[in-house]
Amino acid sequence: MTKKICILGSTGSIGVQTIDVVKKLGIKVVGLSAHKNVELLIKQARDLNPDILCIGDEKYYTLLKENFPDKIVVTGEEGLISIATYPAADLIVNALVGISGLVPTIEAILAGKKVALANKETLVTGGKIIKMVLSQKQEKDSLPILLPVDSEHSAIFQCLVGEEKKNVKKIILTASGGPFRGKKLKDLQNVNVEDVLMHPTWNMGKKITVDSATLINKGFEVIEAMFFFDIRCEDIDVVIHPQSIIHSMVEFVDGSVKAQLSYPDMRLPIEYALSFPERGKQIAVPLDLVKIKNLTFEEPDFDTFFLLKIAYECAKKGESYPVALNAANEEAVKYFLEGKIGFVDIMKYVAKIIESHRVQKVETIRDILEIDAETRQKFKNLVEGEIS
Ligand SMILES: NC(=O)C1=CN([C@@H]2O[C@H](COP(=O)(O)OP(=O)(O)OC[C@H]3O[C@@H](n4cnc5c(N)ncnc54)[C@H](OP(=O)(O)O)[C@@H]3O)[C@@H](O)[C@H]2O)C=CC1
Ligand SMILES: CC(=O)[C@@H](O)[C@H](O)COP(=O)(O)O
Ligand SMILES: [Mn+2]
Repeated sequence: MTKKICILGSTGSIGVQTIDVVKKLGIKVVGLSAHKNVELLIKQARDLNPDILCIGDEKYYTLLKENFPDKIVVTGEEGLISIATYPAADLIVNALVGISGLVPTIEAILAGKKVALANKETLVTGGKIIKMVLSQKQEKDSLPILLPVDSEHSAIFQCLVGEEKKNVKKIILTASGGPFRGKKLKDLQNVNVEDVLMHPTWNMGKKITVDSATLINKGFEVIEAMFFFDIRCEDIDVVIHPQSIIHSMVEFVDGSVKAQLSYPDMRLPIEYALSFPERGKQIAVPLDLVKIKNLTFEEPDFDTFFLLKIAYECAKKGESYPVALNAANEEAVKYFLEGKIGFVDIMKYVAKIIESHRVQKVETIRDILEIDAETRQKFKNLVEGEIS
């Protein structure tokens, strides 16, 4: 089992649940990072006594250093890399949100760390580069460097233990359907931030909760699965499963289907990643199928939740398309949460950006960051032009 870890994004939903898990497993936390929530970071540092702390926003550096004069305190993007590559850590939990997670993941792998990856935007934007970096670092027949935390990918990873890649026919990603399952576009015109943040089964950070409502989260997860499991998007299906008990499935060439089930509780996939290749303790509540009674399934509504369809198209086209999709979506969610655009506008503007996107080759991290910046600028020009 991993002995010493750093948590990037320790103040977020995954970060806080990771701390709960590591306390129960007796894992030592040597590094923590937050972006703005310095109060919670200070509390966590008092509780866990790590060696190194990072606060993303430089304006909180002095406050943090005053509280911990004897610790290593770092800030900004470089500070985040110091935590991702901190020599005493064997494993890094990447619980950052958005493209901010990409470079720390790459640096951690290059520094020889294992990475428990919750930050799906890493693989959406940088899947091709991560694959290249892993091919240099991953030794044949040794345990995987990159471990999934996203619940669906953890489920698939668990279903694939002991299986040969040639026997996998397809992956079936389950989706809750979000708060607007069964609704049509006309019903969504006036929904507000509160409605959108009312996820039916999971309690998560705001950005991913909005993504679940548009179903682009599932589109991102298709791309994430392509890179995690080296599979084409044509061989990944999405099925709506409103109870979020089956976290995903794998169908094999003989027609057999394996699934992983549990109540929706992210502590289980976090624990699995931190304990792998062992199993952890019983942290999550045991499943009672008799009480649950019904597990149901539906086809996704690709017409209403058209970003899922667009995400599949971007997944197929590859190169700069997923980068642009992510950048446009990050901006759209930000504008929505700031009350500047409506919920349907998220989908409409992201679709417009992708419609006008011209493919560019992605060979380096720099290419990704440039496409990301260009797309965000394009998004701002488009939306500011229309709302002013
Ligand atoms: N929450 C969940 O249940 C699940 C989440 N995921 C994925 O895990 C990742 C984390 O999600 P979640 O925990 O919900 O997100 P949260 O928004 O709750 O937490 C994000 C964390 O990252 C920090 N952060 C935010 N912006 C930056 C930045 N620009 N630079 C550095 N640090 C930053 C935040 O710091 P601060 O608090 O100081 O702002 C916080 O610690 C996402 O990629 C999400 O898609 C996947 C499956 C389930
Ligand atoms: C918990 C988790 O892994 C999320 O990504 C979850 O899947 C979101 O729910 P949706 O299925 O509604 O997107
Ligand atoms: Mn998920």
